[in-house]
Formats: sequence, structure tokens, C-alpha cells
Amino acid sequence: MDRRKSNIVLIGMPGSGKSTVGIILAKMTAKNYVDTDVLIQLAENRTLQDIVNRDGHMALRDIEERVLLGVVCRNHVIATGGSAAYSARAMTHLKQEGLCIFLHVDLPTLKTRIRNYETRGLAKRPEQSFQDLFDERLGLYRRYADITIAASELSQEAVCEEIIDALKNRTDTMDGGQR
Ligand SMILES: Nc1ncnc2c1ncn2[C@@H]1O[C@H](COP(=O)(O)OP(=O)(O)O)[C@@H](O)[C@H]1O
Ligand SMILES: O=C(O)C1=C[C@@H](OP(=O)(O)O)[C@@H](O)[C@H](O)C1
Ligand SMILES: [Mg+2]
Repeated sequence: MDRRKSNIVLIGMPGSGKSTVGIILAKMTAKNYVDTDVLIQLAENRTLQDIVNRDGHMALRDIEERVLLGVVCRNHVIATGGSAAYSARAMTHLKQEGLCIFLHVDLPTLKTRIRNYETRGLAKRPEQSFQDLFDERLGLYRRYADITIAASELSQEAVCEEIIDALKNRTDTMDGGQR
């Protein structure tokens, strides 16, 4: 049986480019695309911000874990939410069929991209700073990453090119090997 993985799973901080890079990457690799934040909102019939406001950030993390565990697909680019890495079960599940790409963007660059920090529905403690969130999560993203892309200075298209290049050298993905 072919054990090569067919999904590409994007992880990283909010603002690192998972959602927007993901759709470009899907087109460039002839894959389907799913943004798990959209799946959460559809499952809950409310926005991420509504979930945080009404039920708190830990409820969002629980819902996210449940939704991620229900993702069963092949040949997709999967853009996760920034809080996905809090669930070891969900990450293990996604990595069974997916190679995990960490979009590593530095804090100053992220800050220029995230202007709606308080209203973006982030799964963080109410008083938690963006710096603290970054520090808390960096180790988690590194733990699950099969490939890390230093993406701070790259355009979205250049991030996609780097991912495709990195995949070419691998034997554990359907996107590996020269085609
Ligand atoms: N490589 C990049 N260069 C410049 N802006 C980017 C880049 N990647 C993403 N952005 C911008 O940053 C913002 C957040 O991107 P998004 O894809 O929603 O990130 P995420 O899904 O990781 O939170 C968007 O406005 C997007 O256009
Ligand atoms: O990092 C976070 O706590 C979150 C990031 C969001 O996704 P993006 O990373 O795509 O912005 C979304 O999943 C949710 O609002 C929580
Ligand atoms: Mg996103």
C-alpha cells in the first residue's frame, strides 16, 4: 500500500498566511482546498468571534479539536487555524495523511498583518498579549512541523514556491520526487 501522504497541512500563527497562501498553493499543486476555520463556523453556524465571546476561548479550542478530528480527506491543502496546534490528538490525526508545513513569520511582521487583534476571535486568554501567544505557541508549531518555511520576507507566491521545492526532496509525500 502507498503510504505517501497526499495532504499539505499549513500551521502557524494568525497572520502567517495559512488561509491565503493555502488557496494559491492548492491551485499550484492541483489539490483541493479546505480552511478548517470555515468548517468550524459551518458546524457551529456562528462566527469564531461569537464562539469566543459567548463561550470563551477554551470552548473554541474544544470545538476546533472536534472539527479537526472529523477532517477525513485526501489530496487537499488544509489551512488550519492558529490554535490547532494546542490539540495533540488533532495534529496527530491530520499528520496521518498530511505533511505539516509551519509558516514561520516573525512577530513584527505578524503585527503589521493583524490589525484586528481583539476582534479576530483568537483562542487566547483575554489579557494575553500577542507576544505571549507567539512565545507560547512557537514550540508547538516546531513540534508538529515536517517542514518550516521562513516566510517573513516572502510574497505569498514565493512561500508557495518554497513549499513546492521542499516537498520535491521528500519521499513521504505524493508531491515528492521530480515530476
Ligand atoms: N506572504 C505575505 N506577504 C504579505 N502579506 C501576507 C502574506 N501572507 C499573508 N498576508 C496577509 O496577511 C493577512 C493574514 O493572512 P491569512 O492568510 O489570513 O493568515 P492566517 O490564515 O495564517 O491567519 C492577510 O491580509 C494576507 O493577505
Ligand atoms: O490563533 C488563533 O487563536 C485563532 C486563529 C484563527 O485562524 P487564523 O490563524 O487563520 O487567523 C481562528 O482559528 C481562530 O480565530 C483562533
Ligand atoms: Mg486563516
